[in-house]
Amino acid sequence: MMRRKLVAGNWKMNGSLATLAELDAIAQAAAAAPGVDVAIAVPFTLIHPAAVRAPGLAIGAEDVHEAESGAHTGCVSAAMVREAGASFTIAGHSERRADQGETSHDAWAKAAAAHRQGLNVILCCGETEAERDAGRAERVVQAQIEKSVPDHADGRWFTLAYEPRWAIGTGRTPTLDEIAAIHAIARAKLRHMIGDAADGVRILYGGSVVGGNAGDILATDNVDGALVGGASLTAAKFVPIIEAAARI
Ligand SMILES: O=C[C@H](O)COP(=O)(O)O
Repeated sequence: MMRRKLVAGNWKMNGSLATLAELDAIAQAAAAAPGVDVAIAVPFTLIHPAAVRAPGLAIGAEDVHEAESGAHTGCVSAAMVREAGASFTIAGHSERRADQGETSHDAWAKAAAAHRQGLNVILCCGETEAERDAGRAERVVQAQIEKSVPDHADGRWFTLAYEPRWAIGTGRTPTLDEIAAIHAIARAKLRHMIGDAADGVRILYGGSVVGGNAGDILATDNVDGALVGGASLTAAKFVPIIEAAARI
C-alpha cells in the first residue's frame, strides 16, 4: 500500500512567540512538497498562535490528558488543544515516560481520548540503550505496541513513531538495517492487532534525524516519515528534511 510520507516536528519545551516566524519558511516548503504531509507539535501555549500563523501546516500538541475534563490541575485535555487549533497530538513520548513516569497504558488512554475528540495521534515507542544492548529491543517495542495501540486504530488517524531512546538528541542513530528490522516487527505486530488496517498506518522513525541522514532513513522499508526534535526548531534545519521526503 502507498503511504504518504509524514515529516513531523516536535518542539518539546522550546520555542516562543518570536520563533513562530520559523513556521513561515516551513509552510512554504510544505506547500512546495504536495506529496508530503508536514506537521509540528508545539508547547500548549503556542498551539493557537501557530495555527493562526501557519494554517497550511498541521499544528499539534505534545501531550494531552486522558480525561475529558475535571480536577487535574496543570493538565490540558484533548478538547482544549483541539479548540486551540491542534489537529493532532503526540502520545507516549519517551521523555514523558522518563520524566512523568507515563506507561504504555497511559499512552493508550491518551491516544483513545485524543481520537474521541477527533485528533490524529502520533504514538511513540522505543527501547532504551540497556534494552538494546541486552538484545531486547524487538520485544520491548512489541510489548509497548501491544499495550498502547487502541483496538480501533487505523491509518486515517493513527501513526506510530519508533524512537530508540538512546538516539534522541544524541546524534547517534541505529543502522538502516536496525531501523528496518524494528519497523517490520512493528508492522507485523500492528497487523496482528488491527488486521489489514495496519497497512495504512504510517510508522515514523525518530531520533537524531537531520537533513544529512533523512534521505537514507526515509527510503528505508516501512519508514513512512520522521519525528524530528532538535532539527525541527528552525526552518534552516527542518526544510531539508521535508525536501528529502519529497525526493523519495
Ligand atoms: O520527538 C522527537 C524525538 O524525540 C527526536 O528528537 P531529536 O530529533 O532531537 O533526536
